[in-house]
Amino acid sequence: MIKVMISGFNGAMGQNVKNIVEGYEDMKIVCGFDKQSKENEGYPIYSSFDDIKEEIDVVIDFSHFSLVDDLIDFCVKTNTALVCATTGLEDSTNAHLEEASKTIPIFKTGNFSYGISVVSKMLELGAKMLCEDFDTEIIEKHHNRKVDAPSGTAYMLADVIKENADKELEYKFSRYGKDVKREKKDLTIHAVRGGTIVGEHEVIFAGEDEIIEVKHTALSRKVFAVGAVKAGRYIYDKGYGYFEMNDIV
Ligand SMILES: NC(=O)C1=CN([C@@H]2O[C@H](COP(=O)(O)OP(=O)(O)OC[C@H]3O[C@@H](n4cnc5c(N)ncnc54)[C@H](OP(=O)(O)O)[C@@H]3O)[C@@H](O)[C@H]2O)C=CC1
Ligand SMILES: O=C(O)C1=N[C@H](C(=O)O)C[C@H](O)C1
Repeated sequence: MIKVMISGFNGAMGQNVKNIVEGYEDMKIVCGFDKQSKENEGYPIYSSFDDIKEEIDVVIDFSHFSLVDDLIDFCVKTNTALVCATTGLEDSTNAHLEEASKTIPIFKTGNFSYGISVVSKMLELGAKMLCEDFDTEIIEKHHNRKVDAPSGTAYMLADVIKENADKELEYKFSRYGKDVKREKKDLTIHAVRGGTIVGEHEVIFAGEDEIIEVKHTALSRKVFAVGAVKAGRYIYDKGYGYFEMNDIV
């Protein structure tokens, strides 16, 4: 039985992960971690790592960037695998994850949906064949509760495009002003926030007299929760290492 702790248990994604884990016979939730430490639906919820008594095989984290460094320290100390889904991480936290992966299994991605993995592959080709002559822009849309912008996914897709393009690209963020004409090297990311939008990512390659658009829309959070739980099952007994979507898709 794979013993799971859900970090960010009370949040929108934490609750989706709970529903998915509860549907599997070979996994069980042993506890949760959140700002509110009250018991939730029969599970003990902790707000201090020192209080955790349960034995845990894997932590699935959908919380807040400010928590992740402490969570990594907890996982290293207790030799526990970590699936990190939280976005908006500082560079230093990303480096911390890489360092930790020398002793524990770490799985990290900005988007756990199958569809975004496929979009990433499509963009490798798109970037190679289009970026030299076409202007590339990314539009991401999310709900009004989201704290970080641009989204982790938008950065991830931008990185794929930048790595595969035949010319140097430079990230820009939206556009405002009287003298802000687009430059050929711009890879511009726009963030829209509103209502209950689950998550949309659209990449536009705009050329002379033709446009290519690649778009992914998440219609529910289940797609992320399923991917994160799959990642947890994949890494919980791996010993150590850094894993990402290419390892399970
Ligand atoms: N990689 C992926 O596929 C996906 C990643 N995400 C990412 O997951 C994260 C969570 O998203 P979502 O569930 O929508 O957010 P929510 O705000 O709904 O949930 C986050 C939960 O974490 C809690 N929390 C915040 N700060 C702390 C802290 N310091 N210590 C303990 N608990 C804390 C929040 O408590 P409180 O509400 O009291 O602040 C809340 O219960 C985001 O970074 C988001 O971008 C989301 C979807 C997919
Ligand atoms: O905060 C969210 O909701 C989401 N965050 C991730 C991101 O920042 O890319 C993934 C998904 O789009 C939903």
